Amino acid sequence: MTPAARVAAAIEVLDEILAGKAAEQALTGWARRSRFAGSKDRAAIRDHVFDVLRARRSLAARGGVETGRGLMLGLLRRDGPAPETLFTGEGHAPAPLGPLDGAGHSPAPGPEALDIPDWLWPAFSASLGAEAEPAARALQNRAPVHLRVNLSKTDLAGALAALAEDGILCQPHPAAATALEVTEGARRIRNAAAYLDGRVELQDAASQAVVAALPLREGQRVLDYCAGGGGKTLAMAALADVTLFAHDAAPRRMRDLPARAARAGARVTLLEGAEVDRAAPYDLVLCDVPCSGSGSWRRAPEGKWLLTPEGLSALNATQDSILDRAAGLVAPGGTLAYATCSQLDCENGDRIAAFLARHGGWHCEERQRWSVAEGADGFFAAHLTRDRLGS
Ligand SMILES: C[S@@+](CC[C@H](N)C(=O)[O-])C[C@H]1O[C@@H](n2cnc3c(N)ncnc32)[C@H](O)[C@@H]1O
Repeated sequence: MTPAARVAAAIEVLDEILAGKAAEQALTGWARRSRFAGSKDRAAIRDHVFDVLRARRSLAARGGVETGRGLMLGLLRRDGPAPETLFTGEGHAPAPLGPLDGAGHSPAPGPEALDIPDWLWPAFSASLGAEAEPAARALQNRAPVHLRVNLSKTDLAGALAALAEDGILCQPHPAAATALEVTEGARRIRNAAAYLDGRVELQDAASQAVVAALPLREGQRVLDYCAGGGGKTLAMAALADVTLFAHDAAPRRMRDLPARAARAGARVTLLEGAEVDRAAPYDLVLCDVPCSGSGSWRRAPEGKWLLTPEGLSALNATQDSILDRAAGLVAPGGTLAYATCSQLDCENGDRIAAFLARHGGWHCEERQRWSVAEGADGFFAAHLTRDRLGS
């Protein structure tokens, strides 16, 4: 496909997304009906679509209208090449520019230029203070690709050498001792020997830092209460010799976890429903709760535009109820660790304050925030310790 035909395909996919289809679904549907497209075409179209979704608001301003065509026009006006070189109408290129195409304007400083919804900007800026603008700008750009070195199988030097043999170059990332940032060859990772045999896993560096900060001790019983695909479960398994349990309200989300655990050389027991109570108490319960994802919107940018005030309140209620439920599973003296990939106080410190107001006999040992402006996803973690009986 020519660069212009790829732009035309991205316009088609973006129009479907604007009509309500999920981005992944729209991209998969396009690929199915476009068998002529090769893997490089599909990757280029995907990049266009996600580049647009990260900056949908400011690109609509530049493009003059929020349609697939207007958004791609905005992207080309921002990043080049000049739109008229691709909008030629020749072959499979988009139709030439005409009077129906808006002239567009430079996005207004503030939330429009920073691609944050107006309603959210006050909470976003109050939560992040001076870091709000750099964080919003970071969310407009592609996320770096990070790997976690599985220390139960290799060390940093061994992983770097094995990856280099497969043409993947990396450098250590300061957020965590296990973290590497890929500088070249990211598209080769899933076929690399070190990935296939579990010496490295794909995982954001701040996500690794959240796990590295946990008070994990050998011999503990540890529950990952919102395990999802098990990224943090496996990171815990690699750091300490603990008895690990994984649970998720939607057990199908854990379906790949047994295979991933086998590849990583980790032992994890999956628990469904009441099994989680039967195996209690646990020394450490990690609740990596569902959240707005405002620290990882560059990976999943649709979330930025789909979030509503009502949706955020509903998330807060879910976060509170997960903490209340998980608190009952923690042994006296044990830890309830709360984590989000959110940058918003209402999902972070406010939830911890509300928990402490609802529950006596707990104290908050530690809280930490990682800003998306620091080169990894934005995260928050707090460790709540249950007082020992009689203390
Ligand atoms: C942020 S994701 C977890 C990501 C995962 N820890 C990782 O590192 O890959 C949140 C998970 O919480 C689960 N969840 C939602 N509501 C829940 C609930 N009430 N109890 C337990 N898990 C819940 C979701 O199904 C989702 O998989």
